[in-house]
Amino acid sequence: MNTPKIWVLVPAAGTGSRMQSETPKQYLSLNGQPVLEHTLNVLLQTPQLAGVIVALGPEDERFGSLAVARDPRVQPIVGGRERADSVLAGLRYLAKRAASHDWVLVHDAARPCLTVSLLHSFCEKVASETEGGILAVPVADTLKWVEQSTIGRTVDRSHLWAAQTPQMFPLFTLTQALDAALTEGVPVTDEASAMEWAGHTVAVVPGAPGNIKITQPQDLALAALILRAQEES
Ligand SMILES: Nc1ccn([C@@H]2O[C@H](COP(=O)(O)OP(=O)(O)OP(=O)(O)O)[C@@H](O)[C@H]2O)c(=O)n1
Ligand SMILES: C[C@](O)(CO)[C@H](O)COP(=O)(O)O
Repeated sequence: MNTPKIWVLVPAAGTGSRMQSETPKQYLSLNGQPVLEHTLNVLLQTPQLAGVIVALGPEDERFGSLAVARDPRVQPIVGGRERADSVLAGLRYLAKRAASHDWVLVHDAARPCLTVSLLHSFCEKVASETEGGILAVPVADTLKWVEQSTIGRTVDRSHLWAAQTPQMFPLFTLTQALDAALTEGVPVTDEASAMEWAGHTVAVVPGAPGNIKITQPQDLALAALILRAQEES
C-alpha cells in the first residue's frame, strides 16, 4: 500500500470578533506578513504533504493577494458558519480527492507560531497512533470556577491540558465522526471533541507554550515577540 499522505486543512473563515478589529485577524500584519501567510508557510513543510485546503469566509477578498495563494499545493474553499462547519466543508472537499488511508491535519489559521520542528515531531508521533492525536499543553495555573466575578471554587487541574492545533486523524474516520457529531448537535470546538464523542482514543502530544492562538488584541504583539524569539534561537 502507498505511504499515507497528509492533507492539511486550515480553518481560516472566522471574523475574529474577539480581536475587535475591522480586518479579520488571519489577515492582520505580523512582523510584516499577514498572519495566514506565516501559518501557511509553516504548514507547507508538512511531511508527506498531499495538499493544503484553506477554508475561507464567503466574502473573503484578501486571500488571493497572499504570495502563498499562488502555491499550486494550496486550494481555497468556502468555509462555514462555525469553525466545525468550515472543517467539515474541507473534509467533504477532500472526500472526493483523498485516498482511503490518508490523514488530515487540521491547524488554525490563527496559530502562526507553530514551528516546523514541532510540526514534524507531531506528525511523526501521531502517524504511529491508529486513531490520531492532538497537540496540548498541561495547565500551569491554578484554575478557578468563576461566576459574577467571584470565585466559586478551585478546580482540580491535575489532569487538565489545553488543546492546541495541529490535530491529526485518519481522514475518513474524522469525517464520519464530525458529520455525526454535528448532525446530533454535539458541541464541537475542536476535532478531538468529535473523535472523543464517537468513542475513539485520541493521543496527546505535548505542544509548546508559544503555539498560541491569536484571539484577543494583545495576542498579536505576543505572537510577534514569539516569532522574533524563534528567529533568534
Ligand atoms: N466559521 C469559522 C470560524 C472560525 N474559523 C477559524 O477557526 C480558527 C479558530 O477560531 P477562532 O479563534 O474562534 O476565530 P474567530 O472565529 O475568527 O474568532 P472569534 O471567535 O473571536 O470571532 C480561526 O483560524 C478561524 O479563522 C473558521 O474557519 N470558520
Ligand atoms: C481548536 C482550538 O484551537 C483548540 O484549542 C480551539 O478550540 C478553537 O477555539 P475557537 O473558539 O474556535 O478559537
